[in-house]
Parts: sequence; structure tokens; C-alpha cells
Amino acid sequence: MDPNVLRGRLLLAIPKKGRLHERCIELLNGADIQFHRPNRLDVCLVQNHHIALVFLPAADIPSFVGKGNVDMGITGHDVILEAEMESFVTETLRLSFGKCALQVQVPEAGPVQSVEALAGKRIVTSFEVLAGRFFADIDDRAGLVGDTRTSIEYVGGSVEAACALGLADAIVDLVESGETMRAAGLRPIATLLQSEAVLIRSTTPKHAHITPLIDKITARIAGVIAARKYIVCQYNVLRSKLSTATAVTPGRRAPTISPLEDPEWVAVSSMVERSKMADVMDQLVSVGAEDILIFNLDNSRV
Ligand SMILES: Nc1ncnc2c1ncn2[C@@H]1O[C@H](COP(=O)(O)OP(=O)(O)OP(=O)(O)O)[C@@H](O)[C@H]1O
Ligand SMILES: O=P(O)(O)OC[C@H]1O[C@H](OP(=O)(O)OP(=O)(O)O)[C@H](O)[C@@H]1O
Ligand SMILES: [Mg+2]
Repeated sequence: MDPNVLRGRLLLAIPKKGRLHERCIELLNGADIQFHRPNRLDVCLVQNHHIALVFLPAADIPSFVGKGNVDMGITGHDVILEAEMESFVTETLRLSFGKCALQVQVPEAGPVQSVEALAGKRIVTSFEVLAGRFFADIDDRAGLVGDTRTSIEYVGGSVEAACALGLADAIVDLVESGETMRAAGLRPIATLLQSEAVLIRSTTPKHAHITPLIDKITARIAGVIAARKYIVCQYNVLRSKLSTATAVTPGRRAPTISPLEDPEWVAVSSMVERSKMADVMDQLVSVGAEDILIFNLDNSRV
């Protein structure tokens, strides 16, 4: 691709593979960012905006954004910390996917109960910076110096195999469902951090003229995330019970109250978190609300 084609375009990095890739593509579709990625190509032009997408390993995105080589990106909170880029990138949105925890895991049947018992032992991980810092603290407290300190060995993937292969006394790796951990006969003994996918931009952007477009894309993505997170709940209730009912559905800003032909009744419409929908409906029934309807949102701008 001729680099001149990219000139002046906002560069948006997304993971080229792995757990976040497909979710990012869905998000871009939801935000009407249209593109066609030719097979194997890692840079492609967006058809309906002055944007180019850059497909990178998730772990490389923090430093690309932090150094201003791309303008914004989607990656995991965990790899921002691992790349030590937290001062160079701003996390503008949490994206509610890619949720996982970075945990210390030991063989299920083994004797180790605490991280202190791992001081001076062998750790295998893809997170050598975070694990290194964590165990350096433990070594310091145990007064270990030189060769007696905990060894941290980097591997790029399949971290769980290290204990079974006799290469590690413990691993530090991501856990979501816990299926991989259990399948490998491991159990967690400590959590270093919780993570989820985030939208990031450079703290010191190189191209000031691009900021309005960054803001516009951020607002669009925020709208898609909110549309997934919320439903609209609509119901009828006696005017005399309105304040009790709206305490259950206060909405994001305030509920919409509309009159009905029957002056004793009103209709209420309010945004409710999808995860609370069933509880909210139960409570509305118990305060006397009727004709409770739930609507999915296709998109939003909130
Ligand atoms: N099991 C998981 N559940 C949820 N999010 C995860 C999980 N594993 C990783 N992630 C998130 O996705 C990010 C990228 O990790 P992932 O392992 O998918 O990338 P990769 O190593 O580039 O790809 P692959 O492992 O397929 O080679 C992680 O930094 C983390 O934020
Ligand atoms: O708790 P779970 O739901 O089982 O998910 C955790 C697994 O997901 C990631 O692996 P990934 O699929 O990226 O494979 P990899 O080890 O090859 O990187 C992570 O490294 C764990 O192994
Ligand atoms: Mg992986």
C-alpha cells in the first residue's frame, strides 16, 4: 500500500487475532465503520470515514498508541499495564467484553497455598513485567537476593502447560471461565488484576486535526456499548403510585412520563440495565405497574 494513501487519516488499531478480534469487528460494524480487509493485509482503509484500520497483536497496541504511531486502539487493560503504557494512553471507554483476571495458579494437588510459598521458585508467564513486579515484592519481603530470587520465564502462549511439563512451580495467566485452568489441573491462589477490553487514545496525540474524528468515533462506540448494556422499559402505573414506581426505574437522567387518556394513569418509559431487567420487572409488578414492556435498543447516542 502506498503510504501516501494513509496521510491525514485517523489510524485505529484493533487486535488482528485472539479473543478480542471478533468482538472488535462487531463493534466497528455497530458503529457503521465500513471496511473491506483484503486477505492477510494488516492495514485497510475505511470506506465511509477518513480512517485506516491497523490490525496488530493486542499486546502491541498499547505502545503503538502510547508512542502516537496510531491515534486510537482497542486492546485489553492488562496489556496496557504489562507494556507500562498507562501514562502514555488514556482509556476512554470500557467495552464490557474481554473480561478476565490475571491470576497466580499452582498445581491442584500440590502443597502450595500462598504466594509467599513460591518465593525463590520458578514462574512461567506471558506477563513477565507484572509477574516480575509482583514476585519482586514477595522476594524483598522474604529477604531473598541474587540467584535465590524467584525466576520469571516468558512464554508467548499455552502457559498452562508449563507446570505439567515440569518447567514451572506456578504460572501467572489470564482466567475467564476457568476451563483452561481446571483442564490443566491448576487452581488459583492470587489475583494480580482484573481486565476488560478498553478503547484507548494517545495521551499526547501527534495529529491535533484528528481529535474531532477521534471524539466522533468514541461517541459512536459508546453508543453501541450503551445499546447493548441497556433496554427500554415501558409500563403503565396509577399516578398515585408513580413516585414508588419511578424509584425502581429512575432512568439514566430521568424517566419519561406521558399522560394516558385515563387521567388516573400514566405511562412511564425508562432505560434500565439489561442485567437488572428481571428484578426491575418483579419490583414493578409488586408496586402495581401494568402492561410492562421491554424494548431492545439497536443503537444509541447517550
Ligand atoms: N479467556 C479470555 N477471556 C476474555 N478475555 C481474554 C481471554 N484471554 C485473553 N483475553 C483478553 O484478550 C487480550 C488478548 O489476548 P489473546 O490471548 O486473545 O491474544 P493473542 O495472544 O494475541 O492471541 P492468541 O492467544 O489467539 O494467539 C488479553 O490481553 C486479554 O485482555
Ligand atoms: O478461563 P478460560 O475461559 O479458559 O480462558 C483462559 C485462557 O484464555 C487465554 O488463552 P488463549 O485462548 O488466548 O490461548 P493461548 O494460551 O494460546 O494464548 C488465556 O491465556 C487462558 O489460557
Ligand atoms: Mg492468548
